[in-house]
Amino acid sequence: MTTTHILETRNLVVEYQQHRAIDQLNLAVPAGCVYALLGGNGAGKTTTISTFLGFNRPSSGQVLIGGRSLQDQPELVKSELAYLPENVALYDLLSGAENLRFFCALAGIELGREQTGRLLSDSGLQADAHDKRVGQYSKGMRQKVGLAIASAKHAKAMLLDEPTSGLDPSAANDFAQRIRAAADGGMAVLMATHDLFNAKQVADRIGIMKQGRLVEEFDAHSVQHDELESKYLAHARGLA
Ligand SMILES: Nc1ncnc2c1ncn2[C@@H]1O[C@H](COP(=O)(O)OP(=O)(O)OP(=O)(O)O)[C@@H](O)[C@H]1O
Repeated sequence: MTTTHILETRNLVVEYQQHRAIDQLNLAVPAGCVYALLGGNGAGKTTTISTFLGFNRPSSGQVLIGGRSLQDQPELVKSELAYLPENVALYDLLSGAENLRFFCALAGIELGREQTGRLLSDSGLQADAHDKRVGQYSKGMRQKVGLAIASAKHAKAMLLDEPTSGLDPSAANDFAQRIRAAADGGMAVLMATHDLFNAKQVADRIGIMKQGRLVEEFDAHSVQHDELESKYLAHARGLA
């Protein structure tokens, strides 16, 4: 039986002017999998994510969403993907509930009051915060509204860039559990991160990028944390 990957790149090359940011990248994330993309500054993680989102045009190679070519069907980004950047962009003067309804309406989804509350609660946002202005929210609370938007969209895949940066350990742990639950519900998750602990905690697969290439890939459950750190540092120091 062949697995249909929800997110896939085949021999992907992305260049900024003369600079090759992604170099022959082959990456595949099936449904139900959390894939953590590690790598030092400038390795190409954000470029990978922004190419899935259609912000960069591949110089060569392919980007596939659910087995379909993004180059041929750019509308797949809107219908199939959810994106959570490091800082989720919300309207500070609107409440969490209003933001959720607003962003869903933009995606053509009308939410009732009850459904809005349920989505926010299921994403971990405490009930007494639903109607408070987002300007008063912590970073972790904003992430939860972002998760609720992704969940309401029934996105097949979620792309995350540095999702736990700046979260305290408890909020990061809580967030990791939400991501795990989304994947267990069938989503494919691609997460660029510098947080090795979080990657080990939540991911099924881990890939290490360097200079636009995937230099190592392994099953997250088969490595111990210190082993992961050694592998990461070996690549960072050019010893691997
Ligand atoms: N808009 C751009 N124009 C030109 N070069 C860029 C642009 N964005 C990224 N780059 C270059 O492409 C390479 C990959 O950058 P990218 O931001 O994808 O790396 P990253 O792994 O996400 O790094 P970080 O961990 O620092 O966020 C780097 O050499 C970077 O300088």
